[in-house]
Amino acid sequence: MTSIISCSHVDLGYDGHVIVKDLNMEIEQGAYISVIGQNGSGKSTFIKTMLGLVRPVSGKIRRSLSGKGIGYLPQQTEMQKNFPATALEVVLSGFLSRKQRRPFYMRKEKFTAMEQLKKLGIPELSKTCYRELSGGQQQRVLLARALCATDQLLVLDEPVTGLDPGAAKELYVLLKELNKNEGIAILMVSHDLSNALKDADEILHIRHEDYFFGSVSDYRSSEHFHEMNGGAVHGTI
Ligand SMILES: Nc1ncnc2c1ncn2[C@@H]1O[C@H](COP(=O)(O)OP(=O)(O)OP(=O)(O)O)[C@@H](O)[C@H]1O
Repeated sequence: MTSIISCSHVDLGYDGHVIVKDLNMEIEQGAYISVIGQNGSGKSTFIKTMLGLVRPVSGKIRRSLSGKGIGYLPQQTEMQKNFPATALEVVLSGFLSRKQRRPFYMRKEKFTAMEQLKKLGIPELSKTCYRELSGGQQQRVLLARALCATDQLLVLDEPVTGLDPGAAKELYVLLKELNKNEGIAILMVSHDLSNALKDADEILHIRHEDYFFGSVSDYRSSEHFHEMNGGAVHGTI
């Protein structure tokens, strides 16, 4: 398996202050990794460091992305939910970094944006104003946007927050399909342990003092899992 991102003896944190120590892990092509841990343990810090938005305190991160970059679905803010643009315009904004100073989108970009909306089952919403969409539809639009930026790795930070159970399930099914059918690697922060165990191939569990990284079956027999499963957050699985 070819690795897309590898971390070797990485300390994660801010301004010399270490939050996660000596992290060694790989994101391989086609992987599905769920990142779990208590509030404040460092999940978002890990994600931002993988994206290159935060510098590691020490250690080596190697990225081998071919062609396109990483598609990122951040936690949505209230302001973003009220964004006054059509769904298609929001998807097209996934090309902004490559568009640079060009004042228009190219025909190919518009075609690709529509293709992504079709792939996610919502082409008929392309002209609908983003803020009029349901939470689940908005997440699909943001997923289509992220897919414009990558065909290799999708990074998601708690994508089902605020969605009703039905919409959350649909989003999980979509992600699993993208992973299985298109070979897109998924790296997802999740508070949903039962979904993480069901859909992911590997688990990264971050704690203040240490971490677990490995297969779902190894995770099930780890003390990290027993701590999480016995804890009050998720109940018994
Ligand atoms: N920009 C920053 N500068 C300094 N410290 C930060 C910064 N962002 C987060 N932290 C601290 O880093 C620690 C880990 O935060 P992080 O947001 O990564 O946790 P998390 O596991 O994603 O939490 P949650 O589940 O609540 O989203 C926390 O103690 C937080 O206060």
